[in-house]
Amino acid sequence: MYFDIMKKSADQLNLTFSRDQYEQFMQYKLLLKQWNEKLNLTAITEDDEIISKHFIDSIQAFQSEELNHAESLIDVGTGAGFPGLPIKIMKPELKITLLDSLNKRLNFLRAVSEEMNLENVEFVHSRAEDGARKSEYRDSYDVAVSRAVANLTLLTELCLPYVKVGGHFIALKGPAVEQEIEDAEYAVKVLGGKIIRIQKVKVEGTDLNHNLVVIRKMKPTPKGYPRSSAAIKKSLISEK
Ligand SMILES: C[S@@+](CC[C@H](N)C(=O)[O-])C[C@H]1O[C@@H](n2cnc3c(N)ncnc32)[C@H](O)[C@@H]1O
Repeated sequence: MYFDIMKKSADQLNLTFSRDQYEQFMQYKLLLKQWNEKLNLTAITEDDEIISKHFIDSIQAFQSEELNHAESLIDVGTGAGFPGLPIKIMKPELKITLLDSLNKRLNFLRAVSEEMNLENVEFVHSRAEDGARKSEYRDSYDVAVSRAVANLTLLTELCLPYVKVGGHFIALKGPAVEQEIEDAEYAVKVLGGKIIRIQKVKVEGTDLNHNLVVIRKMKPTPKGYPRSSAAIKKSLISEK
């Protein structure tokens, strides 16, 4: 019954959308609701909201053309898989890594991925600060994405180190981003990035107006970043 609204969103994004992909989303929704009874995965539990606020919202990342060209992606602070898993369902050939500091959420994601027969999905149980210092993850991805994890200053410190030089970090943000962007500008530069675009996003089936902040990695992130979580807690990167 949600096929038409999802197909409409996919069409708007120039993505193909098959009955099989739809079935994968329906399996995902069912497991999300089942596991949510025991684990705290999401506050969104109504079917139509799972479709719009999780699935359709997540795939809006494809409005950034950089994602269409990517071969590898990391979702930092993926939680119950957003936006990483819906992106993977829409672009199955993408190699993805789902990272979160809570292992019970990764157990859920392993179960969902197995049920949906997804290949080339890696699960990393780590704080983002620690994973980004490991050579197998640092400078390794065409694209990093993240939604609802931190403000843009902190998020860029957590995500940009994972991206290859020339690759992109796409932050999925809410309606009011102007101040956050202004506050983050200095940190983005220090970390080797440049904000190249802010894209307004309308989420089908809702009155939500979101933004994608697209940051290109211009040069390697200096070795000292990301700092330890204790150091980050003391102060965000700022020129003041
Ligand atoms: C509010 S949830 C958002 C989850 C998902 N991205 C979404 O949009 O629904 C934040 C998630 O980020 C994870 N997280 C927060 N800080 C983190 C860090 N420093 N390293 C790794 N994961 C982190 C939390 O465990 C949680 O699963």
